[in-house]
Amino acid sequence: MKIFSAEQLKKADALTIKNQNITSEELMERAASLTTEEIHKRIQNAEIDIKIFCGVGNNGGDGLVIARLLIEKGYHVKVFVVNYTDKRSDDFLLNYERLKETTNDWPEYIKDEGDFPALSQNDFIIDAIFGIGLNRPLEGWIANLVKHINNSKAFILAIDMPSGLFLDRILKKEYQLISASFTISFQTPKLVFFLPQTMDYVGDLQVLDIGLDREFLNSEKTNSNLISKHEARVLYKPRKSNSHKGDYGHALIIGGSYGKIGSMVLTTTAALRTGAGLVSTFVPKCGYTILQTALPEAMVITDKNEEKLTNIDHSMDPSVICFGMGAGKDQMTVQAFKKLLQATEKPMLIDADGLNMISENKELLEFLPKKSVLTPHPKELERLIGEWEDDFDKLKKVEEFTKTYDVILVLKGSHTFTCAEGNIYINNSGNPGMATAGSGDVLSGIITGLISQQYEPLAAAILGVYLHGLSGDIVAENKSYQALISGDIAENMGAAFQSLFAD
Ligand SMILES: NC(=O)C1=CN([C@@H]2O[C@H](COP(=O)(O)OP(=O)(O)OC[C@H]3O[C@@H](n4cnc5c(N)ncnc54)[C@H](OP(=O)(O)O)[C@@H]3O)[C@@H](O)[C@H]2O)[C@H](O)CC1
Ligand SMILES: [K+]
Repeated sequence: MKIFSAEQLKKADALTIKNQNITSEELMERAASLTTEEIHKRIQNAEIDIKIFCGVGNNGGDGLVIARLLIEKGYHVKVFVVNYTDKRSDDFLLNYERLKETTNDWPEYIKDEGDFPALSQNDFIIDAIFGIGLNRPLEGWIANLVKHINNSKAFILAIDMPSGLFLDRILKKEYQLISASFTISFQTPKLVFFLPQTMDYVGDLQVLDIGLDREFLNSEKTNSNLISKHEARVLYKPRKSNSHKGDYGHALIIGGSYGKIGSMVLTTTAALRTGAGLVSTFVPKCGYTILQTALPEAMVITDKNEEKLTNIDHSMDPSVICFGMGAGKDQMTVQAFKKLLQATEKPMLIDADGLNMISENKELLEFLPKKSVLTPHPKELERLIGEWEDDFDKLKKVEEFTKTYDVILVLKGSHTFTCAEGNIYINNSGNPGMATAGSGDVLSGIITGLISQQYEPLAAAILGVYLHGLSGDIVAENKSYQALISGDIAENMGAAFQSLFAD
């Protein structure tokens, strides 16, 4: 799903009104009634106090329509107008009049701290103060009102987005913004909903299709995309019935050191479970028996050294090479890695200690094969690209890096971002149970397994990240977040492939 900027959404809004021959007020009514239906579905006529805070722009207008429709359904609703200016949008004014025709309990005005209503933990609060029109940080009594709402500990539903959140920048900590429990957003999600610094303010997210102009949505270019099942499915390549293992490539997985051979077992299992035709694993000698015992399907090649990689001597022509998991950073291993990079032209996948070796020996960067996939977690990324001011600055630096070295960066996190060629693909599968030892090793194996089957590296990264999360979701459903271990993710790849096409 495309992720649009505020400007693009406003354009979509205007085009919809023109092309569908409707008024802006009708579009607001549509968005707000769909939202009301979602609220009604969830709260089922509950006898709770619903307190709606409405700004005086169109986000506030949405709030007024939701208030009217909820009152018509018999809910207890109290509306507060957050009077941050004397200007009002037309649709706010119109819906203000309509609300007054629906109820005798007229909205209360908030103009300063003295007007703040008492709030209870049991209230259901709807935040319709600011939406995509926010253009400066919240200050003075408005900021204090937001603090007051957050402090209530009530359930907070944000309309379109939490008030105070910007779409294109991140504010310093001292500025206030609504910390929502749930956000219902119109038409497309917003990039900030997925950034580590801002995602916690959004709570659970639902995106409502409010029927904005299809043609515009389809043709308008964006560089951020959310990858859910629909987008992942499109990348999948079915297997031909008339095929043999040679069609699915030969993956070479290199890494491991004394005490860290487990990582090689995980990566190798994942590559096999993802469908690589053949997998050879290159490890220090101490890994030989472990791998041969754990995975009879894999072939094993060993270094001359017992405990670490010192010379990656293989006589294969692999379809893809995956390097780094559990490898350590011994100087001999760095030299072996350098020789490997110099001798390899096909895209590689580099993870873990492979990335750390590059960070500590930046001259290795120039040998990186084009379109290689690098899979850093936040600390590894920082070592690679340097510190960043905030998440937007990080994305800018990531873009520069991917363009300079023509590589694909997979930024692992609760929403993993795959970045290449100026585009960002935000993953929407996975769960907190996957924050566990070895989860990254499995991801490396999955992406390697896909590249081995001739997926383009970028497609392999996007689909691999999605399948990794999907498999983790399937495991968590049966085992809980806590009990999920990385081997489960690899073992459940079969269920993940099946689920990709199950509705
Ligand atoms: N296409 C859609 O998705 C639809 C969106 N709808 C809803 O409309 C809002 C956007 O409404 P808009 O009126 O453009 O903007 P806001 O309601 O967010 O803000 C209103 C004005 O508030 C002023 N402002 C901005 N920041 C501050 C601040 N920090 N303090 C005080 N005032 C502020 C600003 O006006 P100024 O003239 O003062 O600059 C804003 O214009 C969208 O989010 C949806 O909820 C439609 O209902 C349906 C279609
Ligand atoms: K809002």
